[in-house]
Amino acid sequence: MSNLRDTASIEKAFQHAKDRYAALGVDVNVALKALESIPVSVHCWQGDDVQGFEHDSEKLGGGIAVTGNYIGKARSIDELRSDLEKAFSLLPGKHRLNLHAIYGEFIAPTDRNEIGPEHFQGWIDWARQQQVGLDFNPSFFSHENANDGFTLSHTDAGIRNFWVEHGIASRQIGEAFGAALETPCVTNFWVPDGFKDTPADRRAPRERLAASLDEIFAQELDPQRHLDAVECKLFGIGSESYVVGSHEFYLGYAISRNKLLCLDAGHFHPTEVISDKISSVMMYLPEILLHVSRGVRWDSDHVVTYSDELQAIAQEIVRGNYLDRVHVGLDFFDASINRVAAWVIGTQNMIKALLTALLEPTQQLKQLEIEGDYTSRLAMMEELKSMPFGAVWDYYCLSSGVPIGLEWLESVKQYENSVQKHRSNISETV
Ligand SMILES: C[C@H](O)[C@H](O)[C@@H](O)C(=O)CO
Ligand SMILES: [Mn+2]
Repeated sequence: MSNLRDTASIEKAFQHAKDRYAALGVDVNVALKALESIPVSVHCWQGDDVQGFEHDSEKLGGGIAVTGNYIGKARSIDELRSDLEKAFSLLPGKHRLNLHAIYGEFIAPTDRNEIGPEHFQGWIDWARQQQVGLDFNPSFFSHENANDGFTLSHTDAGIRNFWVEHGIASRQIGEAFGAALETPCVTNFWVPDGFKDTPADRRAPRERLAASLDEIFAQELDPQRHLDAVECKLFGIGSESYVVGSHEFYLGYAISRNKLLCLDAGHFHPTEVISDKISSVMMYLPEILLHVSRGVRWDSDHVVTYSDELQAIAQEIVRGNYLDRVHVGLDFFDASINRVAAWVIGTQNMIKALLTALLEPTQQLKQLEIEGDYTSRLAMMEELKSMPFGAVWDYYCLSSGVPIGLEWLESVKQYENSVQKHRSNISETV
């Protein structure tokens, strides 16, 4: 691996790639400039298997699951920050960190409805120092008030109110992030509410969920500081028959309340893809959030790979000219491999997919389509698959001062040996 960093040959290959793309009418430098300005919101929860750092933290609930027992899970916020710094140091570009409410710095036991910006001041300071923006999520799971599978749509007004207070507190934290870091924080609302078996009443829980959300969102917040998103889902473990916050529910909610819709790649029928939904929902919504994930047979949240669907998601964002209206976030958690490597692999793939999409002669493809020349459209799309994209990626890494090729893996292995291996925990995930 040591001869990978041969600057002269990387530059030579890049020059050749530039010429090849130029022949198709693509300016590689313009693509790289655009890529630099796209932040990917990296989710903190890959680092510790969605456990968080509450005093009495419960087992992971909400119908999501992490499997694997790889060594070195972060056991404290300091360890999580150290792991994140490692991951960010290996990635080209400036990105964001996405936090869940369970990742606050709670000196004393603090229930979810008692959290405030003060519990996240350390994260704000860290983000400022790292020059990353912050996004946020209330945590409506892994809590005794969520153990029967319902939160904001609960029949019990006391429980509903508890979670409404949590939602309001979360928005205040998100707003504090946006104000302090001068970049709007996207606060994403996902609730696990749903029934394992066929419900007798599908309507009432949805009415209760909408009413609770309306209470949470009653206060207008400055969009320069804060944006609300709502995340739909088809099913979870224990909510196989009915999820209150379905796609139709949240699409309607987001449109009628001017919220961002969050499309998670694992939250639909296995043959349904979010790439095909982007251009539809963008007709009715100013902005959306993506949770780029990879479901294997179910919403398994595998590490994002450079799959056809990942490329299609990136293409849709670029082809639709939505770069300033789509917030790209990641959502996966795998405890069977090194967790820092999981972040790097998944985030690199997202960035690579965006780069490939930016290197496409989109106008030409659209023109061929307008002319009805579908033969040339297909030929061109297939030709693009063997263009020297890797040379552009290597150059981007080189000019961003991050490892080239698999150099990053050596660096993670060293980190595992010198840091993660010495963490005594045996992960409690299955
Ligand atoms: C932990 C995340 O917020 C969670 O995964 C949510 O976004 C989701 O996708 C649930 O399936
Ligand atoms: Mn998600």
